Amino acid sequence: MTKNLKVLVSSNDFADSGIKILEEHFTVLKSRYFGFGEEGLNENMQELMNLIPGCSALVWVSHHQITKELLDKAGPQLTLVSTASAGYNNCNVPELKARGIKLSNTPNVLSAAVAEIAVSLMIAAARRFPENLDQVKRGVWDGIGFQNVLGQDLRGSTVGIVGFGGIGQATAKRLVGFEVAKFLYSGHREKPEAKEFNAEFVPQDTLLNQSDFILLAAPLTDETKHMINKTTLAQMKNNAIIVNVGRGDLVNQDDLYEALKNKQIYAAGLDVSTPEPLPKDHKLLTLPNLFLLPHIGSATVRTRNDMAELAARNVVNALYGKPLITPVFP
Ligand SMILES: O=C(O)C(=O)CO
Repeated sequence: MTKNLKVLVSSNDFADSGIKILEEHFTVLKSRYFGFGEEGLNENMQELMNLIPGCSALVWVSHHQITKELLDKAGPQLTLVSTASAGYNNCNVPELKARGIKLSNTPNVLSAAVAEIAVSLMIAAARRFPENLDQVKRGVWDGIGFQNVLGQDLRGSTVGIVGFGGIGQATAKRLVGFEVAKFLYSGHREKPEAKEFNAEFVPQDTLLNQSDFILLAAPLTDETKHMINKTTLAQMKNNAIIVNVGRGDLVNQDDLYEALKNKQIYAAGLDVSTPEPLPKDHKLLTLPNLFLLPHIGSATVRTRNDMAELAARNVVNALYGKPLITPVFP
């Protein structure tokens, strides 16, 4: 019915499977892909400003902020922002709400892929991958020594999960096979799913001072911003390993740098940072006990296809007046 309705996809590196669903119903406009450097994002925003007038839905495939100016340019027919991500901290929720624009995201379909990265980061940080890789590059294999470059075990450890939602639970499920001794979790409320893992609901302070591994899988909100800071780092054990698969701003990076440098905590494994990309001369990258990945949590072929299809189906539903499949707010 609706080829006359226009849908804007914020970057043309969106998966074809999602585009195909959209093109069956609507006229699809795509911004070119300009990369994720600051310059690229500015160019992307310029192009989006030109393309968005008259569009009924915006598929957000980008990590930058949806601005008030972009929404102003769109016009009053903009019904939905469908973000192809679980996190929606960059979607300008107050402006969308004020304008009565719906928001959907893509939770659940990415939990397994992000959990795999969470486990990878735990192992990479605990088994000192940066130092060991450096040895390989230098041709100096001290790790062969019986007592050299020893790491820490997941086996027998206490894992504290901040944010026991889909990603937190998918990670716990995978960690069971690593013979973790105990799971703790914190958050707003107890979760019935925790029973499966004998996971104990505890205040955040308890989680921080008892855990060997601390997994951050919480959304970024005003409440969680910089929840890892000088004060909370001081509550952690000296052998604590922080893993962040949420958003860079959950962590105060200056405070993390100090804690890692002074060996107040053992190591960190991060899939996210502030900013992204982290400049290659950033002080965090000088630390041997920090392992950073370039925000690849959900970056598998299958998961990105699933995310694209779900994001597209949310658009179809919204523009046909049906309930959103995964609404943030309807
Ligand atoms: O879905 C999200 O929020 C992500 O960060 C994907 O990697």
